[in-house]
Amino acid sequence: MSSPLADEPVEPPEEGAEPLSESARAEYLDALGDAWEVVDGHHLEATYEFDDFAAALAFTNEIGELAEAEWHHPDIHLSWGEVGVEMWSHDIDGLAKSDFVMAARMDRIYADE
Ligand SMILES: C[C@H](O)[C@H](O)[C@H]1CNC2=NC(N)=NC(=O)C2=N1
Repeated sequence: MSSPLADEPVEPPEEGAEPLSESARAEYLDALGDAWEVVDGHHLEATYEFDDFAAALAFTNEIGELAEAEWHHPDIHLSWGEVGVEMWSHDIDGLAKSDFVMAARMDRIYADE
């Protein structure tokens, strides 16, 4: 069951927008899967587990295609059986709703593996 956030559009923050407040971050985090946490109030982090390197690489490629399609890019750490993801908005050096939408989209891709 993926988060309804995955159905929202990925929209860049308004010009000059501030990062989300703690309460807004908590509200969106609540709507995400358990894989994610907010680190230092600055970015989202998750680690996805796989049977081997090939499966981790395939997932990495899928979320890379999502990032290119939405023009909103995570940091991705690929290792044997594991993909670490960090997600934040570079333009505001913090979290925006679009980061939580991307996280929900990545959860949906993982759930469909
Ligand atoms: C230069 C490029 O347009 C910018 O980096 C775009 C593309 N990808 C992005 N990805 C993320 N995570 N945040 C951004 O602000 C962002 N902006």
